[in-house]
Amino acid sequence: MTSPLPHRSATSTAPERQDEEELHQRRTAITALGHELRALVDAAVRTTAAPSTLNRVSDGVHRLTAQLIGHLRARAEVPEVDEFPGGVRMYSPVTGPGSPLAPPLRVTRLDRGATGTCVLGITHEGPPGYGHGGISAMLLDELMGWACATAGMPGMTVSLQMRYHRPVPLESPLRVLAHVTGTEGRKVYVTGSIATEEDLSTVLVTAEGVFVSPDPEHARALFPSLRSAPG
Ligand SMILES: CCCCCCCC/C=C\CCCCCCCC(=O)SCCNC(=O)CCNC(=O)[C@H](O)C(C)(C)COP(=O)(O)OP(=O)(O)OC[C@H]1O[C@@H](n2cnc3c(N)ncnc32)[C@H](O)[C@@H]1OP(=O)(O)O
Repeated sequence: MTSPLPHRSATSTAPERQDEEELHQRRTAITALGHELRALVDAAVRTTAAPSTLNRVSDGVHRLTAQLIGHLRARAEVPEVDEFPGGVRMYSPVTGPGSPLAPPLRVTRLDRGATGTCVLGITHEGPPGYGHGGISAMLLDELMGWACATAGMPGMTVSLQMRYHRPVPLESPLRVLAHVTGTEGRKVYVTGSIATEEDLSTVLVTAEGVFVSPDPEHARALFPSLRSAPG
């Protein structure tokens, strides 16, 4: 699972335990803030409150934002709470428990594949009452990327072909699936689908993608923080 709160090792030394405790606390706090932000965004796009209320809330949110902007990380820096590549991404717009944009999708790794569950809300609406097609593409793109990683070839999307068979309902548990179907050099071929948990046999959206695992030099150029990674 993409649980942001990993198990603590029973064999770790005292300083390691302290680091793990700190990491656990940070991730717990990030998750709690993400939860509240998602509730705020949901209420903001759903509310019929009067302009005076909206103005008062705007002022309040402005003051809250000011409490955070003194502590911003650099743009391409991998957050300390993350494991990149191929691990926890606390602020991913798809899986990140700290992201107000993320449903968030909860991922389980499979053999050369991955499965994910989530519920889309009104924030993700396209046609009234249904999910936005771009959000479906986002869910599939992400999970298909995870599938590549489980096949030992973490890669970036070079092609993603979507087919929308039926609208995706909001407020309904969804199941997303992705599998690697083949590889050719650094290219990985992946398929994916979305269905509701209630009716797994009715596929709503399918996708076919090609991902490319950048060669090591290219990967270091794209992600400078990989330079300090072991190996
Ligand atoms: C230590 C490794 C680190 C790995 C990094 C992993 C990152 C994953 C991170 C976190 C995982 C969480 C999950 C996330 C999932 C979400 C995924 C996304 O949203 S990714 C964002 C959107 N995608 C881009 O921005 C890519 C933009 N493209 C590029 O930067 C380059 O194309 C790149 C680096 C991917 C490859 O560049 P080249 O120069 O190494 O490779 P060339 O030579 O261009 O192509 C390699 C092969 O792929 C084919 N190819 C290229 N484009 C193709 C296409 N559109 N369709 C089919 N084949 C294509 C080519 O024909 C070539 O094939 P032939 O070797 O000749 O057989």
